[in-house]
Amino acid sequence: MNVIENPKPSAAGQSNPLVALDAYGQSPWLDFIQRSFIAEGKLKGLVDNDGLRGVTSNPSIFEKAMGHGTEYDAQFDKLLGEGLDDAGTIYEAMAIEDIRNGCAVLDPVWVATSGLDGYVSLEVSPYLGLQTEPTIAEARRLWKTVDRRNLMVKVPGTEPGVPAIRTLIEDGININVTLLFSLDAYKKVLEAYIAGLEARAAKGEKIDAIASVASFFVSRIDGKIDGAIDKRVAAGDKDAEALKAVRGKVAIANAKLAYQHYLEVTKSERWQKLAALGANPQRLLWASTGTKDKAYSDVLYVEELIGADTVNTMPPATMDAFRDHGTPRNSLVEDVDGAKKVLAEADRLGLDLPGVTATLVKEGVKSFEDAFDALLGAVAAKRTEKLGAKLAAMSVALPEALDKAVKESIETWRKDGTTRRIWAKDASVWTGGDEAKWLAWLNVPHERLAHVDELKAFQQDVKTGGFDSVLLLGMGGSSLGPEVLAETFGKQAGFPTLHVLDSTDPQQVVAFEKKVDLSKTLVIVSSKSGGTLEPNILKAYFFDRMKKAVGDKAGSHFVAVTDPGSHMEQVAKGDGFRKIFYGDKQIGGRYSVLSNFGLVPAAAMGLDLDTVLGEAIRMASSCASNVPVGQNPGAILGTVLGVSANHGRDKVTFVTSKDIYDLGAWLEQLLAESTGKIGRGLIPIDNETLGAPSVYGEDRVFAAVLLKGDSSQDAALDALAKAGHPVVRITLETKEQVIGEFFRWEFATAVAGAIIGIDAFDQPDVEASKVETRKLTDAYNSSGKLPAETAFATDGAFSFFTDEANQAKLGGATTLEPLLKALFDQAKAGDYIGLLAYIQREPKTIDWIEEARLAVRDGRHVATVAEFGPRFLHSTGQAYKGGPNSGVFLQITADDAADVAVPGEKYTFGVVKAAQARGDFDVLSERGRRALRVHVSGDLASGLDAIGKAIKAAA
Ligand SMILES: O=C(CO)[C@@H](O)[C@H](O)[C@H](O)[C@H](O)COP(=O)(O)O
Ligand SMILES: O=C[C@H](O)COP(=O)(O)O
Repeated sequence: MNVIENPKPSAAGQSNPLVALDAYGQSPWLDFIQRSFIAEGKLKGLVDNDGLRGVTSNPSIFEKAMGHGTEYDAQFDKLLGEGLDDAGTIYEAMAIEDIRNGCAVLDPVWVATSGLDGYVSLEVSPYLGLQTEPTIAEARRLWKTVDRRNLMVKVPGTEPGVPAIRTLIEDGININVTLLFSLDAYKKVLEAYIAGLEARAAKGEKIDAIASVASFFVSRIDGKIDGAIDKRVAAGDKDAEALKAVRGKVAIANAKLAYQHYLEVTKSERWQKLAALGANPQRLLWASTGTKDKAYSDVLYVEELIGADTVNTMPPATMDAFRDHGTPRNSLVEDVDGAKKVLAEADRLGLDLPGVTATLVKEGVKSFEDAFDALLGAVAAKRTEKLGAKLAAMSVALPEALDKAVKESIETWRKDGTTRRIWAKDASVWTGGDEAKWLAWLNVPHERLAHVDELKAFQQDVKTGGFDSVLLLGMGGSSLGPEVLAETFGKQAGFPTLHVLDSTDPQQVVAFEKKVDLSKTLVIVSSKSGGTLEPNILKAYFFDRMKKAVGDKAGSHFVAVTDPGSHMEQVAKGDGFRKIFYGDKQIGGRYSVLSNFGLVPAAAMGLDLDTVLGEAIRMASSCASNVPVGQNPGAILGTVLGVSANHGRDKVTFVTSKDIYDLGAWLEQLLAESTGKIGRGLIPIDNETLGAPSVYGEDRVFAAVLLKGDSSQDAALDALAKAGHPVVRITLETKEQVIGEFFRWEFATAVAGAIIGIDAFDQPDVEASKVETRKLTDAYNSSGKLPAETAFATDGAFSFFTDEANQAKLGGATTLEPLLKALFDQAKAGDYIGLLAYIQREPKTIDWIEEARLAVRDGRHVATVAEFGPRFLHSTGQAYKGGPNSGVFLQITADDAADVAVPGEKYTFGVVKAAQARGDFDVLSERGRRALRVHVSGDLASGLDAIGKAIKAAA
């Protein structure tokens, strides 16, 4: 260490003040990086002509470089082509290329100065939330990835940054400590540097090739202090003159004292020991040295901060100014007492330097986060633009108040980095419960891609296995995704047709059996828990039939998809299933479509698995952690839905193109089961043909997912938007983009759930009706019959059931139409009416229920749901029981024309279905829901006809 009192003789006569700095022991670095600047040789020009010895970058600098213009486009296109697909990854690859190019230009300086200078700095992500361990991991990762000896990794010198710095120095990584404003913080950082070197030396490792700088920010301090001075002076402060006397002096005084600390420490015996081992001192680097106040010299923060073993990183304009008219002198050690007096005076005047520096750290962190948001937002927007038709487009039209609230929510989420917290599996985004255990769906597309070969082998096996049908047995999350695939993509050439059975209705079971030739059928039994009643009894039934069809080869016609360790796994092993695929226990059923629960049927029906996973990954990348919320298509959708719900618009009305109509069935489960609980949530309205704006209340939000070229709904949607209803339109270029929608809507649901304030991953009320059903089937097994029940009225073929409280609300009516009228009369604006039919789901009954629900909607101007049991119990049933108490339900049950035995059980499918309907009704009553059950005896078709007429009349 050698403090220079006078410049080296070589500086005499030096006409370039930048070059002259060397004589004072100061290295000029450039606080700027840009691709063209390097490519056009301008950086090299500075090195050659101005004695430039290093480069610093930060998120704001990269934002200016990459956030605008087209100079990064060529690499952008290349990266997109390679599939490096999310905004954060793209940014990093582009930044690293610049940093490496900068390193190449500066490497000769590194060699010439024996590693003292020649560094290029790259900052760790400002999104690390100032946490020690993630910062260490990120710095190590960047060091390894950039892989240049003259890289400096920038780490904030904040409280959590200090231990990270110590560790990273011990690792042997070059560190630029950034965001230093206060002397105290600087002291801790220098201590961490020394401790890191000592720890490394103690391990016997070399410490002579490690470089570090401590970036002390200057001008921002004057910016704050001067601002406070100006305010007080303007307000006629009694100390006005004294205040004016320290204006523009505090930052430099602060820096001078930091330098004094540096000199003291480097003189110390402790340091000398390290120096003897070849350690380089951690030089002070003056950052934020561009003059902001035009009243001051444009080279103020260069001329006043010149001293031995220091660096000044200058923005280009400051560098140009200093080259032009700077006058170097050994200023840093001048009038140190004067500097102390300035700080003492600032203290006496109450200018609160410690408070100012603390605020500056927070603001500094925040402004780099904001810059990063702007940068990644620009990268994400460009990515969307470049992907064009490869991504489904979304547009949102909102009424004014909602639009404002949505924008506010997006800005709050941006500031809080909440989408990053989702990816970081932070349960406090929701209720702080066990949500973190249910978030593996976020990474499942990438995770499955890594194992796609197993799925491809299975696909080949099915193709050559002599099957013409695949019959999937499952409920809710285990069946609705596969059903969307079957309905949307249909039969694929060379592969069997996929059928999905999710009912205990005996007629429906038999109808499915008739649809297929079992000897040419592969049965997929799909149950995450492996304990769900329906897939278990359906498996028992079809296994029994299969044995009859193919004898002891039955097992080879069965495949299981289930979570590891489940009852179904044991069954599958015991029965010699052809294959067992496993789910992920950290993914709930309704979020499982992109796991094996969707991919196994996709493989079996012959969908191209690379396309399926590619679509999923592209959307997952659009919603990635580094994408700011305002550019994240899932988060935007979720915000619209969540904020709408909180504004009373909780009926999400789906509009889909005919060819992808079944997506609604999957969406229903996702939204209802995820959000409909503790009296809150979204009520999905599927299949309710669009009507004129006048039939809708203020409780709707419309979500259209349409195939490009389908303009059939445009006029109706335009009219709704014009009438002030929120309308979201998603346009798919291809049917395959339905796969991407799975991920978008999962992410949206997680976001909406957070905004609504619920745990988006449990389903407490589905469990409740399973318990009630189990009680009834157990009772049947022990007594041979279901517990008796008494109708409160009968009317021909119809018997009516409800609880006392509900009966009291029916005004004494005892016949069909008056009862329906009394039931419907209970629905107020904002309520919805549900038709819940435990009958065979087939084209005729679907038409029947749709006609009936439209009559109700148009007559009562309320939202309607029309569902088949027991299918909806594993889907929307959660929200009907646990969501807002705004549903009015008509449950329809019927005698079964013929029943079917369940092998190995006393009960039949008919008994199970009856028990499910009763269990469901019991829970609805117990939750205080308005509900009536009508049971049809005898011929179902004529019973439904009569109910349909009565509904129309009562509506
Ligand atoms: O930290 C370093 C150098 O290590 C710099 O890149 C530093 O971030 C910049 O000098 C400052 O952010 C610029 O500050 P300002 O001129 O915007 O106040
Ligand atoms: O949505 C899930 C259904 O309740 C079925 O559950 P499972 O896959 O565990 O059989």
